Amino acid sequence: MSQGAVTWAEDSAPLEQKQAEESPAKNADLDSITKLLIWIQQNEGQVDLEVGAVNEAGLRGTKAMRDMQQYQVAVKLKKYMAVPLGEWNKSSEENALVLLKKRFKEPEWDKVMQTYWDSLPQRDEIITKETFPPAKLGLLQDPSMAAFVRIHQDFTRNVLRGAKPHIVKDVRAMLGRDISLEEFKYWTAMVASYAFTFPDDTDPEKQVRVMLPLVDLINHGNRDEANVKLFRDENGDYIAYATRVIKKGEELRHTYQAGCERNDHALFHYGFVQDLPEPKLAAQDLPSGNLYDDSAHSEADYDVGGPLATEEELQRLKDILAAFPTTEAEDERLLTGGGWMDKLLGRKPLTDSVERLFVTYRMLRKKALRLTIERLRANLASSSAEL
Ligand SMILES: C[S@@+](CC[C@H](N)C(=O)[O-])C[C@H]1O[C@@H](n2cnc3c(N)ncnc32)[C@H](O)[C@@H]1O
Repeated sequence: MSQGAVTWAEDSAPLEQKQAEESPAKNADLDSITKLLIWIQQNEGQVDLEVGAVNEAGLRGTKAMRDMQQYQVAVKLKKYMAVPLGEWNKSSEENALVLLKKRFKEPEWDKVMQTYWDSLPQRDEIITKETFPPAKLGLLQDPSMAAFVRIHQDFTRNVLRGAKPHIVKDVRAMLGRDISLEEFKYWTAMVASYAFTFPDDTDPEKQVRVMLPLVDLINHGNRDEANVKLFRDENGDYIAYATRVIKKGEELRHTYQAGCERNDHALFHYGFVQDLPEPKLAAQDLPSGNLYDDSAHSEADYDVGGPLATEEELQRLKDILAAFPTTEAEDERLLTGGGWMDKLLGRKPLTDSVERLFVTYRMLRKKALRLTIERLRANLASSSAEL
């Protein structure tokens, strides 16, 4: 998640000082999110949102507490509340090591931050490329994504066992204790999908990554749906503000990365997929696209007269669709429990969350291909009719 520019003033009061004013006994019975909201306000923050389920599937997110005007602040976080992760262009593994080192070597800070740690998803709740179970990757029907996932997971493992000495020679020596692969994968996944990039405190030319309590509970919205933006004010504090009028109860969303409009990108980097009214192809299904780059073409290229409005492109897309081992309808049946035959045979819909996510991904990928093929066919027919 990449954000705007910042100017800087003096350091704010240290977090530890503020924490001392809190009464642990008073907060003992509250749930982790209520504690988080109180903690942020006790530390000079501002909170004008609520946290809860934002869709039928129970996705956690944030909503406006009241009608909001454009530029109104939804959350303000003092700069000392941010978790520093180091430079933005390092791997998530390196950012995770910065975080873990601070946690282990500064127990007082770690204790103060416990309210934040408690607000994060549990280990089995985070589903990203770092944690995708290798045994289930076949369900994606996407060998190239499966290969990228394996490469990433190998890299994480290799960093931990010291096989990448240019990053760290001895993780144990660096952290002062052992850490299991599962824990390292979890923190790498958290950093990869919950961190933000901002200009540095001292050198605005340099970008750094940080984790931001509460701000990181705001979900992604595509460019046309997003209603919140993030920036740092002149004191270096972090602010999420409304980019338009927002109604009470409306979900707050900001754009993590424009690429998330394509499901292969959103799944790989953030572990979610979207069923959009006008679905976009997976980036890798564009003629020169791949998981990391869809910049050479856009959907507009399929319009009449566009560079991709050709018979060859139509055939290329049809070939991709025909090569999948199951159809879109078959995938849908796996998710819904489907037709009379399935019921007769006692077949139940998939319940495992990773399996459902992977099958949904492949189904939506086929849907986008099907709709693009239909559109392209119609565009080609209308251009030949004009001749
Ligand atoms: C920065 S967190 C946002 C808060 C998160 N929903 C939570 O409750 O902790 C990013 C994660 O939220 C989920 N997420 C964000 N935007 C989403 C969206 N538009 N649809 C589905 N899941 C989304 C994904 O699991 C993603 O990895």
